[in-house]
Amino acid sequence: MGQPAAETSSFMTDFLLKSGGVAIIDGGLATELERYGADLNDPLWSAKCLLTSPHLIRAVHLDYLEAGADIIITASYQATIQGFEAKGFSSDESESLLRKSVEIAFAASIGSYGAYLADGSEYSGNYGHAITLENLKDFHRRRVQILAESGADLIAFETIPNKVEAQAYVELLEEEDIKIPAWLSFNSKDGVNVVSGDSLFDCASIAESCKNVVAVGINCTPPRFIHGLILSIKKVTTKPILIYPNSGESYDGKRKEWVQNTGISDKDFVSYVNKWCEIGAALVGGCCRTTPNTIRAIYRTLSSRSPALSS
Ligand code: MET
Ligand SMILES: [Zn+2]
Repeated sequence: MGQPAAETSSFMTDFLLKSGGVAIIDGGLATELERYGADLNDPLWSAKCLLTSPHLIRAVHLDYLEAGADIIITASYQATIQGFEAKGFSSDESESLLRKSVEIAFAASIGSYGAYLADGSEYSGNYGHAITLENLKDFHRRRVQILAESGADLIAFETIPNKVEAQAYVELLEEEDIKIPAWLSFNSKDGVNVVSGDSLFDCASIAESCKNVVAVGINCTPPRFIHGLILSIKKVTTKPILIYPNSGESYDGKRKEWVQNTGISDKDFVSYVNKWCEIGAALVGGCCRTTPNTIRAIYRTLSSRSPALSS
């Protein structure tokens, strides 16, 4: 028994109305935890803080709320049962760590299989021929079930690099009869396709076909590509479009570091925001290397656009 279709489909529309037309998503979580001094050089990345420093996760979530975010995404991006078990946790312990991410925040993050591999393959989407649709569904199944029943408001499937993983997610939502809404968010490195080279048109169509999906969009992608990507997504979806780009800095996957000074300032980032909303973005925030200052700046620019936001 799923949630009645009408209820799921009005979830995002009602939320957007309450948010004054455009909702604000938080900024980078993992990269902000690093600014707080956390060492995330670990296959669990931000999820390592669920073990070592949940107070830091709480502090970053609070900073984003204070900066004006309406949606806070959990530290479960790279939290997988498989990843926790590889560290020696039992399956019960791993499941409670996943639930803990939602006790701290409310849009439950699911990073891709490539994020679990922790080798940068969420930015290539190249999983090799050995990984099939069924493998991906099995990989994600238990995590999706747990997060869906954890009390989260929404599942945020983030940084999806290819079509097969998008397909795996929508099939899982249906097969597992997931009762909370979800969004699907892809990443691109050329402003045309998703990072694997699969067509954004095909990927967004998969999201469009699923009634549980309440928004579709792009994250962790340089701001300069966003305009064109919104226009492409608009051609295939009637669902609200979400956008939370990274700072535009490039990431050196081999050295596992962001290359300094390759991005844009918060001021430049924000100068794009009104334009993105004019052409159809309904949820806007930031991803890696954006900070509470970025979100505060987005909040200010949107409040001057829509008085309802500042009340
Ligand atoms: N929500 C995640 C974060 O900000 C997304 C990471 S994209 C690589 O840490
Ligand atoms: Zn990111």
